[in-house]
Amino acid sequence: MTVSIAHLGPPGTYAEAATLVYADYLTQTTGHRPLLCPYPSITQTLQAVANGDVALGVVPVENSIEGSVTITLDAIWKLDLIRIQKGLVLPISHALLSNAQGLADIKTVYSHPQALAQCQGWLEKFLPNVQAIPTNSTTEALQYLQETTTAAIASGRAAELYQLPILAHPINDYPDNCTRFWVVSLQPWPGGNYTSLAFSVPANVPGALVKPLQIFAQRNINLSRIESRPTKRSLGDYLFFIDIEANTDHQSVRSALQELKTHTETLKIFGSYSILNHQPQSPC
Ligand SMILES: O=C(O)C(=O)C[C@]1(C(=O)O)C=C[C@@H](O)C=C1
Repeated sequence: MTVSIAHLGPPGTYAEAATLVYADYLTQTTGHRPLLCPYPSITQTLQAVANGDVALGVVPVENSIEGSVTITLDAIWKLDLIRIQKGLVLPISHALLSNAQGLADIKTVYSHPQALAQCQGWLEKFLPNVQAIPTNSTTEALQYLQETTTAAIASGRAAELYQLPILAHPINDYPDNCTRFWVVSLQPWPGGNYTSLAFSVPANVPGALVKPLQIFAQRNINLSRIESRPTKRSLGDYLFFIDIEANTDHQSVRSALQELKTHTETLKIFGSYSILNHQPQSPC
C-alpha cells in the first residue's frame, strides 16, 4: 500500500523539500515510494494526519534564526493524538524572486511570515520602504509575481520549478540558516534519543516551573529545548514545550514522567524519535 505524506504546499515549499528527504529515506528503507500530498496550511497538514486522511505529515518546528514555528506548536497541542516519528534538519537559503527590472521597482514583498522574519535585516537594508505581506507558504507568495512591482521570498528550487527570475540570493540575515521539521503520525513509533512533550502548570504561582525542571535535572536528563506558548486562557498563563535527550523506554525517563504528571495540569508526550541525518548537496 502506498503511504501518503501531507506537507505544506503548493509544490516548491521548504516543507516539500523536507518531505522529499524523508520520502527518499522511506523508499530506501521500505522499497516503496510514498505519495506526497500538499495542503494549503500547516494547520490543515496536521489536521489531515489527525483525521487519518494521510498516514504521515511533515511540519516545520523551529528555525535557527527566528525560533519556534508557533502555528505548529499550537496545533500539535490541540490535536491530542499526534505523535512524532522522526526529526530532520534542512538548511534554508532564501532568494528574492521577481519580474521587476531591479530592486528600485519593488513596492510589495510576499512570503511566509517565517521567511519574512528570517530576511528582516536584508529587507530593511535593501527594500526599506517596501510593504511586507504574509502568505500561507513561500510558494503561495509566487502567485503575486505577475505584477512587476512585487517580489516573493522563496527558495532557489521554487524559482527553478516555476521558471521565475531571482533578483538576489541568498538574502537570509545569517548564513547558517536551518529549520527543524517533525515527521508526525497517529502511530506511536519505536523511538530514538529525543523525546518531546508539553505541559501546562496548575497555577501561575512562584516556582511552578522549577519543580518540573528539577524532575529532569535530578535524574541527569538533559533538556535540549524549552519554549513557552500562551494557553490563550488568560494573560500570563503558559504551556511549556520541552525536548529531552533521552528515550521514554529508559527507567529514569519513565519515572520522571510519572512524577511530572503530579506537578502539571495537563501533560502531553509526543513521543521519542531519532533525527534523520541528512547531508544535502546544497541548501534548499
Ligand atoms: O513556506 C514554506 O516554504 C515552508 O515550508 C514553511 C517554513 C516555516 O514555516 O518555517 C519552512 C521553512 C522555512 O523556515 C520557512 C518557511
